[in-house]
Amino acid sequence: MANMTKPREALVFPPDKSSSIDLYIPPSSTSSQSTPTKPFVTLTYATSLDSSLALSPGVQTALSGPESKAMTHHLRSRHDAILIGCGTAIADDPSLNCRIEGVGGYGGKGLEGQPRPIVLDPRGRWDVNHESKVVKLAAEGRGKAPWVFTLGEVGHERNHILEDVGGQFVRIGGGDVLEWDDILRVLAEKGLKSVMIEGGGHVINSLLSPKTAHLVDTVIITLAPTWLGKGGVAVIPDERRDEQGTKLAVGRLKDVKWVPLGEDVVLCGRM
Ligand SMILES: NC(=O)c1ccc[n+]([C@@H]2O[C@H](COP(=O)([O-])OP(=O)(O)OC[C@H]3O[C@@H](n4cnc5c(N)ncnc54)[C@H](O)[C@@H]3O)[C@@H](O)[C@H]2O)c1
Ligand SMILES: Nc1nc(=O)c(N)c(NC[C@H](O)[C@H](O)[C@H](O)COP(=O)(O)O)[nH]1
Repeated sequence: MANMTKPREALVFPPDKSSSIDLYIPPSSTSSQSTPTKPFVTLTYATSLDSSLALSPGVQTALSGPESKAMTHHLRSRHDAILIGCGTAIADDPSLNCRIEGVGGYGGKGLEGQPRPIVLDPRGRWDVNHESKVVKLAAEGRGKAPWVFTLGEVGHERNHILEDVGGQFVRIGGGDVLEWDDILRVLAEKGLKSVMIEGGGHVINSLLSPKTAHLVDTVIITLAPTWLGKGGVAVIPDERRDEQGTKLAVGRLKDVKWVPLGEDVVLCGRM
């Protein structure tokens, strides 16, 4: 009876595939490839051939095939935190846990290998409640409870919902927006040494803007063999210009590797 030893939902990512990908992620959650003020930042998402993350804003769209989905969960097992914007939290009601065989809740002890979910929600748009998947999983011991980064106060009820399962609202910054320097500094102060940033469109485009793209250490992108068409959630960061006004590339990856995974291909590179 295989199900007695291996939880039904657990995913497996084969070691021969992980050896290529692992060159681009922190070797373990306790290792330090980071400065004390910034965690190691992996930007990772799945895109279509026309650079879209989803068919339309607010629509969850499966792009990754089973092999690259397992790869994403392998990445989740190897980062201290996983970060998304509230647009994704609202659209997807994501689990934000790791379902690789052997991590805590999926055959392993405690919450070993489970990343801390971070949701950027400056104005409290995400109605996190007892039915939110990430809250239910935390209550069941199959994932960590989320930390929600905000600019202002939130109601007592939502505070209790998160605190009851070990999460919290974290008020950061004094301005009108959550700045990447502040977000990453707070993660480092809280002892998180690595973070994978999954999206969605606003989060990725703002991080890849010319002023903050240097904060990214590595990029791991799943390219799915499909076109989503106009009106999608596109990855297209702000343009960069030199002092004369001439347009330049925003950035180009170094040390690039393409890893085929099923029908998808995974692009790994360093900023
Ligand atoms: N294919 C993928 O890998 C993937 C990954 C994630 C999300 N998605 C899809 O993307 C869509 C959601 O994307 P989106 O762009 O609407 O929302 P998003 O997830 O990027 O969230 C945007 C919100 O985050 C908040 N935010 C806080 N700090 C920010 C900062 N520094 N920069 C930018 N935003 C900040 C803002 O309130 C903003 O409105 C959904 O359809 C989801 O299914 C796809
Ligand atoms: N790698 C990847 N491939 C996809 O095809 C896709 N749609 C996402 N989307 C990322 C986004 O962060 C989603 O919200 C989570 O992937 C939800 O997944 P979970 O419920 O946490 O497993 N990511």
